[in-house]
Amino acid sequence: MIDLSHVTLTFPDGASRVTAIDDASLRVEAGSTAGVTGPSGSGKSSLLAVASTLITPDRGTVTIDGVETTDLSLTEKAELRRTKIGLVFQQSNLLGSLTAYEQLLVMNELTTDPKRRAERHATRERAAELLDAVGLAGDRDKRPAQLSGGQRQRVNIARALMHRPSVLIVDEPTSALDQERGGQIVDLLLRLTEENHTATILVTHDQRILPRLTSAHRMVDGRLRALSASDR
Ligand SMILES: Nc1ncnc2c1ncn2[C@@H]1O[C@H](COP(=O)(O)OP(=O)(O)OP(=O)(O)O)[C@@H](O)[C@H]1O
Repeated sequence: MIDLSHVTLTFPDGASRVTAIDDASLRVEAGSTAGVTGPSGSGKSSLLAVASTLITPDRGTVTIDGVETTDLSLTEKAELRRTKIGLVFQQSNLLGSLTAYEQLLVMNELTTDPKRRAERHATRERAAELLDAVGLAGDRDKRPAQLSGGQRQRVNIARALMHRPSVLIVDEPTSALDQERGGQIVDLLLRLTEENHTATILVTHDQRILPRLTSAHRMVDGRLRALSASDR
């Protein structure tokens, strides 16, 4: 579960400040998906940055699984992100030299934490299971250049779920895809959200996606408003 309550975020803008998020509240339960749409510059990316604890808001709280995060130290926030938050960005940021399977393992292989190194076997099983769940079991040894845009996005999604996050933050997952492949990625995200009990926040410009989500919200000038079923 993630609960953003009365969040306000401003950035310096010359002598004054620009308000990127203006008193926004959003609660997403485990297993459900909240969509956020809105014009360019309305504050959607800022909202995702606050929800993922990468930016601390000026005011308001961000509670993840019952833990209020805005007062945590930088180290505590980094640990929270490592254990609780999965990120999927619009641009695939896969490493060119690694296979799909290796992309999922790399974080765990790099760690010096002995406990996590000891979990290698379980990590490999989890990676295989997730590649199967995203429909890439037969493509696990392919590198990004050998995969289509939709397949690369599937690897991104699988990688974001490796550490069993309770919150999944997804930024424009279908923007680089045609309508059919975009629809398949949305289907996949909805199914994985249910199966993995994540609280998923999805930013999208694609209005067609909104009716399929648990809730939909529109951001305008930093203000977030819930859309009724008839508004979607
Ligand atoms: N690091 C920053 N420094 C200063 N101003 C910023 C910064 N990040 C965002 N802003 C401003 O905050 C406002 C919201 O920007 P944000 O990127 O969150 O919007 P957005 O809805 O995600 O836009 P887009 O759909 O184009 O990605 C804009 O006025 C933007 O110029």
